[in-house]
Amino acid sequence: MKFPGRRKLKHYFPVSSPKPQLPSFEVRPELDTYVVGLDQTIVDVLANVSDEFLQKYGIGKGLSNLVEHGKADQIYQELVQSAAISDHFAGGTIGNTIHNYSVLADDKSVLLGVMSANIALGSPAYHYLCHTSSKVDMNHLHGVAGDIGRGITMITPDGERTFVIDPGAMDELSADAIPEDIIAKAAALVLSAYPLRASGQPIQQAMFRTLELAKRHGVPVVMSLGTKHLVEEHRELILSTVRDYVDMLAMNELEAAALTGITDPLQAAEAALELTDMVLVTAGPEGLYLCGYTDASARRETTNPIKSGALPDYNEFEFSRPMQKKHCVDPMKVYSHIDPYLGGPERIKNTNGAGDGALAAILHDIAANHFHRHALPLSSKHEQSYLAYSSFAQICKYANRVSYAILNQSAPRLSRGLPEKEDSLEEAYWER
Ligand SMILES: Nc1ncnc2c1ncn2[C@@H]1O[C@H](COP(=O)(O)OP(=O)(O)OP(=O)(O)O)[C@@H](O)[C@H]1O
Ligand SMILES: O=c1[nH]cnc2c1ncn2[C@@H]1O[C@H](CO)[C@@H](O)[C@H]1O
Repeated sequence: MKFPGRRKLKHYFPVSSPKPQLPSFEVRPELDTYVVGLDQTIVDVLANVSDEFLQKYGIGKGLSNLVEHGKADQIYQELVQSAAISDHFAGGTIGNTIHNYSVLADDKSVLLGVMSANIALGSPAYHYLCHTSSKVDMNHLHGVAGDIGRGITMITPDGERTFVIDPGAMDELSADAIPEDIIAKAAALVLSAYPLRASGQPIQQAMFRTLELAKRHGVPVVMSLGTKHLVEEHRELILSTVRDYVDMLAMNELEAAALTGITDPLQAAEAALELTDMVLVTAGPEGLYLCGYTDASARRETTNPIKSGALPDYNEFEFSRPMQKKHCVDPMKVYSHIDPYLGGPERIKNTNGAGDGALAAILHDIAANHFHRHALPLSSKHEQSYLAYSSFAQICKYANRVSYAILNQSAPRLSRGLPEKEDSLEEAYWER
C-alpha cells in the first residue's frame, strides 16, 4: 500500500518490505489490505442539457431520479439524436469511491455488485470495465443476464448535475454472491443508502447480509447517503440501518439536513454522532466537516486558529485521532473543518463525485491504519484502538485535496493519484 503521503521516521510505514508471494490481482484475504464496496453497478452517460429538457420530462433537478426503462430509453434516444451525449464512464457512487481508493492507495479493493455475464463491445458493462482501475478486484461480481444500470448524468448550464437512472439488472445482486471470507478480513466496508430504495429487490437482502457479516467480523462500515430525496423518502429505514450497522456516515449538507432536520452542517454532524462514530459532511464551497469521537485521555489540542460556528471553539481538539465510541473510556466529540483547497478550482464545470472523492481519501486513511496495525502492532500508534491513522485535521486536508482533484478534472473517477509532495500541503502528509 502506498501511504497517504510521506511520514515522520518515528512512524515509519513499511511499504517496501519484500513480499514472499507472487503478485496477484485477486485479493487474498489473509495477505492483502483492502476495502470492500457494495454498489448498484452503473455506467454514467454524460449529456449537456437545458433546464427546459429536464422540465419536459418532469425530472427533478439535482436529484438521482429512478426512472422505468421505457422512459429512460426515450430520454437516451433523444439525447443520442441531438448529439448531446459526450461520453460513457463507469459510475455508481461506491464504484467511484473504491476506484478512487485504489488509485490513491495504489492498492486493492473489492467490488460487490452485478455484472453482465456476456459483455458486448460498446455495452454499458464494457464501458464500466474499461474505466475501472485494475486494482479493483471484480472476481466476486455476480453475473446477470441483462445490462448493468445506466445513469444519464445531465449537466445543466449552471454546472448542476441531475441523474436519470435506468436500473437494468443492477438490483439483481443475490445475497448468496456475498463472500464472507472477503468481508471478514477487509479494512472497511463501504456502501451507500441507494439500495435502500430498491424495495423488495435482491440487492437489499444482499446489502443487509453484507452488513451483518461486517458486524460479525468487526469490520468498520462506512455509508454514504447518496442524495437528499432518498433520505427524505427512506428516512426511518436509513436511521435504523445507521444505528444498527454504520461506524461512519458521509453526506453533503442537504442530506445531513434531511436526516437530522438541522440545516447547519456542524450541528447536523453533532446530531449524527448520536447515531454513529464518525461523520463527514461536505458543504460545497464551504468546504467540509469531519467529526467523531476520541477518548479524553488521548485528545490533542490543535495549533491551528480556533474556529467558532454553531458550536464554540469547535476545532479545539482536531489533532486527535478518530476512535469508535465503544472503544473510548471517556468519549468526547471532536470536530474539524477545512475550507476548499486553494479556494477551489478557478472554474468548476461539474461537481459530480467531489464528495465521493473526499470519502475515498478517508477510506485510505482507515486502511492505512489497518495496515500499520497489522505490520507494527506494538507501535505507540496503536496504544488505543483508533479508527484511522491520522488526526481529524490531517484527514480533512487529505479529503479536501482529493475533492479538488476531482473538481479539477471534471469527472468523478481519478485518472491518477496525487503528487507525492506538494508545497501547499505542509506537515505530515507531504512532509519533506
Ligand atoms: N463550488 C465549490 N468551490 C470550492 N470547492 C468546492 C465547491 N464545491 C465542492 N467543493 C469541494 O468539494 C467538496 C465536496 O463537495 P460537495 O459538498 O459538492 O460534495 P457532494 O455534494 O457530496 O458531491 P457528490 O455527491 O457529487 O460526490 C467540498 O467539501 C469542497 O472541498
Ligand atoms: O441510484 C443510484 N445508485 C448508485 N449510484 C448512483 C445512483 N444515482 C447516482 N449514482 C452515482 O452517483 C455518482 C456521483 O456521486 C455517479 O457516478 C452516479 O452513477
